[in-house]
Amino acid sequence: MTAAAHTEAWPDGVLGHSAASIRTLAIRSLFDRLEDLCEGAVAVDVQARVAWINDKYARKVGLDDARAALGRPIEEIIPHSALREVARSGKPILVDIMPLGAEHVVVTRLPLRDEQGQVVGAIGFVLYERVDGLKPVMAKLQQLQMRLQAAERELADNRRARYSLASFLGTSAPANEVKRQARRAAQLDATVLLCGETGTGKELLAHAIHHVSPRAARPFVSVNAAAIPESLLEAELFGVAPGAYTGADRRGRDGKFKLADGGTLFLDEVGDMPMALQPKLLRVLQEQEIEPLGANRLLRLDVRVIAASSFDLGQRVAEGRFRADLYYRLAVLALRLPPLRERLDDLPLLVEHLLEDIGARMGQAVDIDADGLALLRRHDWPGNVRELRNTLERSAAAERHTAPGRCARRRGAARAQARSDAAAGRARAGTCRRRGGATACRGLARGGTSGDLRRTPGP
Ligand SMILES: Nc1ncnc2c1ncn2[C@@H]1O[C@H](COP(=O)(O)OP(=O)(O)OP(=O)(O)O)[C@@H](O)[C@H]1O
Repeated sequence: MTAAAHTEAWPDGVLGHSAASIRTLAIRSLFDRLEDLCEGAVAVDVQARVAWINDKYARKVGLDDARAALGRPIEEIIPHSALREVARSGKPILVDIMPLGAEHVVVTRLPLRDEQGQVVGAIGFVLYERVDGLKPVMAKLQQLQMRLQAAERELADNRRARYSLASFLGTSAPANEVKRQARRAAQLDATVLLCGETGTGKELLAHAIHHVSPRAARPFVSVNAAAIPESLLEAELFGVAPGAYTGADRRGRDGKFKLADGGTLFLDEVGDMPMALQPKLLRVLQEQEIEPLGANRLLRLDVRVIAASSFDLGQRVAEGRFRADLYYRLAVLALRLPPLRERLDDLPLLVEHLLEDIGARMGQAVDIDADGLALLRRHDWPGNVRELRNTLERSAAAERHTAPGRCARRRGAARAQARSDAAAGRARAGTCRRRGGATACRGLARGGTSGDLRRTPGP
């Protein structure tokens, strides 16, 4: 029953007071009692400026004179106060635990309304400051908060671009052209389509474009349309509204588009997007709106999409497996990544960099000589840079296990061998390097002929 209903149901004169005056007295005495009993009280106006603070609270926050707080934003006096939120929303926060200096206090916060019911401010009381009795609860809370912060940090790290344009190795004309186009695409904020064979660096370049774009500080979120079962992809992309499902998803879940809000969504293998979902994707690209599963309202977003395909998407359109309107919408800026066989001039640089990385992981330096490189040049690399990496990695690992020192040997040891060879009058300093080449070639022959490297997941 509302206060107004109370006053109507209670005729004047009962107990010698009018209903309205009883209510006024009740409010005053409740306020006086509460103010007296509690550990502090503060009120703010609708703009969250301190309108009143009692002496107890002023002392607690380090003020000798309560008047010094008046008119100041509440957060300047009580940094973790949520009174601004209560004055804005008009919704009370009946019980909360708030950090105050080095301790935590239990507080209650209520909106203040005028005669017409308009929110004119908010009032907060420190109900309980000796939270000793709450120690187990506080310890648990702190532990959960720390775990939450760590998980949030990890999530934010995962949603940061892992590569920059400098990570895209290559100085050949085709590689330079790709980097030039990527730099341009980064500044335009339009949808980008990256086309290229598997392992040519589409994902790496998507990270790099995000990294140099104005969205760099916002999330980078990846989703691979080919890796997620068709029945789950819609929820994964667009999210699920609370109550749409029972069980674990009861409370709803954000989709990848929502997680990428303000940033970039990398949609890998977009050619595998089921036909039924393609109109929904088109709508996001055109309207920047999503409709989570089971929700009957649209959610506005600001997401830049970078899509990638290792198939010829135009061919898929011709076969009726991909919508033409979606294809044209995605291909606003289309970048073709050249296969490795079209930029073999980059091979020495790539090999050097990859061997450095492989050596660092194995804890020993790995080398290759000119003969080895020449052999690598003769392969046509259907799996591109990923295949090159896998080949070098396998060769180095195989040599380490079967004949340590033949190829993937410690540089220091190699040098020592070379020195002792020189001392013995034999010019064998190049042996290891030649053997290195031969090993890489053996690995290459295995990978190249078996053809399984393409299926080997990338590092
Ligand atoms: N130009 C490059 N410079 C350095 N590393 C590269 C380059 N291109 C590709 N790589 C490396 O090759 C591997 C495969 O690259 P990436 O996953 O970006 O290829 P992709 O085209 O997206 O492949 P897929 O189509 O199979 O998903 C990664 O380890 C990546 O770091």
